[in-house]
Amino acid sequence: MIEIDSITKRYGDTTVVDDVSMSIAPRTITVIVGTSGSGKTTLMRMINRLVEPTSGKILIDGEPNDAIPGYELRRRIGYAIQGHGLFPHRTVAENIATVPALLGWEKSRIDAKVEELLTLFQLDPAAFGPRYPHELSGGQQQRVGVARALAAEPNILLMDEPFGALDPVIRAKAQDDLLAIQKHFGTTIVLVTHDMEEAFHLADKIAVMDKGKIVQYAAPEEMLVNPATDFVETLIGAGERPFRLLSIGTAGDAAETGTAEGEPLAAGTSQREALSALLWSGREALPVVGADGVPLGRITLAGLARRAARPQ
Ligand SMILES: Nc1ncnc2c1ncn2[C@@H]1O[C@H](COP(=O)(O)OP(=O)(O)OP(=O)(O)O)[C@@H](O)[C@H]1O
Repeated sequence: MIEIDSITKRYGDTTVVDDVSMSIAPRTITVIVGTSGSGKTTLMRMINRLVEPTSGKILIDGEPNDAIPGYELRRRIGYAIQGHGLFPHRTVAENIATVPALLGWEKSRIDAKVEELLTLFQLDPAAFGPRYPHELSGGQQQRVGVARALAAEPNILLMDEPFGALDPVIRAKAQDDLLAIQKHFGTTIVLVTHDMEEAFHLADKIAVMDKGKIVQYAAPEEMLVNPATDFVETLIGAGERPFRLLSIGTAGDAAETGTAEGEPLAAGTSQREALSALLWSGREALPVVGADGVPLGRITLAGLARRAARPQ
């Protein structure tokens, strides 16, 4: 649980975060969006005290974060940024081992953790562990950056535009990896992005910032149906609303009983992607399969049209 209580940050006469209060539930993904310079990064960095607030306080599981020693904050809160910030002269394994090594973990425990994370991120430990960051693609570096942030088993992960530099295909894969990992570890994630599609796909709750204030903090569906201000409505994009609604749910959630012909869709595919696949295939329905290839039913154009309509 992260409780942000009347937090303010001023630089000289400029207030960049203005009396923000919000409570972030454990094991959820909160996405912070807003205009450039609205204070998103500053707000997030006050959680792990990379930025000291001017006033207000932040509690981590009930404990004020300024009462938690620095090494303990690093263990409990992972941090991943755009461009991954990998150390260029350290191997992938050494990069991932950074915080566990600082914390004085036994070598065998560190090695086991590095191997577990590389495997989880679908990077063969024997092949990738000894490589240097420049020997990896951008998408692979990004995965190592997130693996490094998770190495000390933090229960909170802060992510600042972690997928910003990735092409759309790798980005979609990285987002799905993140959802899987969040489920696996039960991590509480706070993520800053400029990409509204990403926000709707990942978020349990979205916080919209404007000029240092949170103008709305709500579940994605709630924000679509009841945007708090014109600014929020513009940010969501009125013409995108049905598609945003479909971005929230998965094909598995929308699967109906029955069978269909055609290329099966994985259950984790977003309903928006499923709509796209249906339209492109020219079919009324496509099969949906679970992770193990087991048939779960079918997804239909009519079913998705119902789901894309304004909730009553
Ligand atoms: N160390 C600093 N000294 C002075 N001003 C700063 C400092 N750090 C940030 N600011 C200012 O605070 C404001 C908020 O910055 P912040 O990086 O939090 O915004 P943001 O919403 O994350 O922006 P972006 O989306 O462009 O990354 C900006 O106007 C920025 O110039």
